[in-house]
Amino acid sequence: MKKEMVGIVLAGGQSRRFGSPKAFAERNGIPFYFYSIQAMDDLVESIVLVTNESLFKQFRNEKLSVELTTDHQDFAGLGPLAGIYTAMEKVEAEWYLIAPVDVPFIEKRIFSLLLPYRSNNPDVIAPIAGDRLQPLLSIFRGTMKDKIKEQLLRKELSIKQLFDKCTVSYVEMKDDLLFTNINSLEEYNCFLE
Ligand SMILES: Nc1nc2c(ncn2[C@@H]2O[C@H](COP(=O)(O)OP(=O)(O)OP(=O)(O)O)[C@@H](O)[C@H]2O)c(=O)[nH]1
Repeated sequence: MKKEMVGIVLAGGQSRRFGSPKAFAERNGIPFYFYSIQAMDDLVESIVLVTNESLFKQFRNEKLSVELTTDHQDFAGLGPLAGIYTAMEKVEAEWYLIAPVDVPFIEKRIFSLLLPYRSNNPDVIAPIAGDRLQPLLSIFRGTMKDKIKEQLLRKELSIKQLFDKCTVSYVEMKDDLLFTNINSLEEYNCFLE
């Protein structure tokens, strides 16, 4: 049965810049990926965490109450759009709350501020924080699935390219610290040590 709201945690990246799986890096003793789950947990009916083959076991050992899966075999490793498509294929929903695993200051209020924009009837609701678009911490309508698949089949992996083809409600957010994205150890040391 189609759900109203489902969460997607994107956890299938390679963490090349970080040097080890950044999903499991910690802030205050809690792994990064868990902050993303927590930020959406109260707002959705279920959560799909999409990872890759090499991290799957490690996530399974965490015994999470989320649906754990790996990227759709046709698109494995093709980036965040592959993860979003995979989750949309797994669980049908009207809306998807999406978060990456490398934003350890993420809070529920980001999604709470985005959700009301559903009334504008957009395909996507995406925040702009500190003048930067945050396309991976956003809300997608389920009808985006076919457009994402078309792009993946053409190996067009850019989210911004996808946004050019749909209606996006852009939402300016003041507190850009919440969106702090940790890609490297230098960034980790700067924001978390
Ligand atoms: N499911 C899935 N998630 C992905 C994929 N690529 C990136 N992600 C996730 O998307 C978010 C942003 O990823 P990036 O930081 O751009 O890429 P990364 O591969 O994790 O890191 P780098 O190797 O340093 O570029 C993170 O939460 C990643 O786990 C993918 O192919 N599949």
